[in-house]
Amino acid sequence: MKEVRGLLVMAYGTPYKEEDIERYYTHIRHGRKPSQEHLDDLTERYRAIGGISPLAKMTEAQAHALCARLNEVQDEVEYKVFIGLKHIEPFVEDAVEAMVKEGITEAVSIVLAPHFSTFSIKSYNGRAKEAAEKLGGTLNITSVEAWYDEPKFIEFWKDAVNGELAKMTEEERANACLIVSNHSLPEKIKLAGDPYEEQLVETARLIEEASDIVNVEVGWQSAGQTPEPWLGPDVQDLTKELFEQKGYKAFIYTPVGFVTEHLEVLYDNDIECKVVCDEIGASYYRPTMPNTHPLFIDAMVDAINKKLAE
Ligand SMILES: CC1=C(CCC(=O)O)c2cc3nc(cc4[nH]c(cc5[nH]c(cc1n2)c(C)c5CCC(=O)O)c(CCC(=O)O)c4C)C(CCC(=O)O)=C3C
Ligand SMILES: [Fe+2]
Repeated sequence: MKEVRGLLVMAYGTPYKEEDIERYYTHIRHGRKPSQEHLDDLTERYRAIGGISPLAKMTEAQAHALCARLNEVQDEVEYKVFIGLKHIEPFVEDAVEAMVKEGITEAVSIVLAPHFSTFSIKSYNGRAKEAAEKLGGTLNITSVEAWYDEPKFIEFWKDAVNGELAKMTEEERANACLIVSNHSLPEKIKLAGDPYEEQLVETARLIEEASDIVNVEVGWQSAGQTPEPWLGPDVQDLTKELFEQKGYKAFIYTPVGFVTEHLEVLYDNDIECKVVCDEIGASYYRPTMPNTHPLFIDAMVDAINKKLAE
């Protein structure tokens, strides 16, 4: 019998139904309940994208596609998938507990977010390892740290960008700008040498090099509403500024720090950035997110295999 290796796929998590929003938001806020105003605002945003987010279903689809592919490309071990979420059940800790209960002693973990930050990937992997230790240390977890430069990930986005260029009129194509973005984080992460910003810049550079787009900019989106400074420029401000300075007629948005059409993409890009484009009279383009695209799944397979070969 083949050895069973755990595949721990971690992601942010999303409310499963409207009643879950409050406890989910409270978890994001480290246990502090949001004000009614903030809760209403978030509820309205979920309603604006159709009530709930497609994220829960897509995280499952991605995890299962990744596991199936890992089992297809090798036959030394049998991967078994476990989903662990950051802010709602099944939590990261629940997934680790399930693996330990099944007697699994070796697991590999990957976060469904390509760029490393102490706020994101490090915290997911830290929670997983801590949970494994608390449960007796019988489970060893090897963690993929970042995969923003995986060749197949870049190839996915290259095809996506070229696909949008192909939809444009001649005039748009000659005056098009690509905005490559990720979720903003407090600027203070940079003090501790966090590579998050550099990794996004590098993703943008690789897409620029591979694709046919000429004008490429880096932006940040979905920043929190706190007084401290967050990484910028914000994608909406950047769009206006670029329009004023360069007169672009079309903008392509690739929120490459995300992997699914979820709240930040469907609201912050497809509604908020689209409004800005409509105001200035430029065309809005946003390619389909990676979801379960084979190139994207294979990019994660490659990242896992490289990590295991280290
Ligand atoms: C780095 C990062 C990623 C990418 C990496 C990763 O994926 O891990 C990410 C993804 C996501 N963030 C998500 C949702 C939310 N994040 C929030 C708030 C925050 N995110 C933060 C960071 C990140 N977030 C931070 C520093 C805050 C402020 C917290 C505070 O207050 O201290 C809030 C609160 C309200 C608001 O601010 O909008 C919500 C609802 C969803 C699910 C969407 C859906 O349901 O479709 C996803 C994929
Ligand atoms: Fe978030």
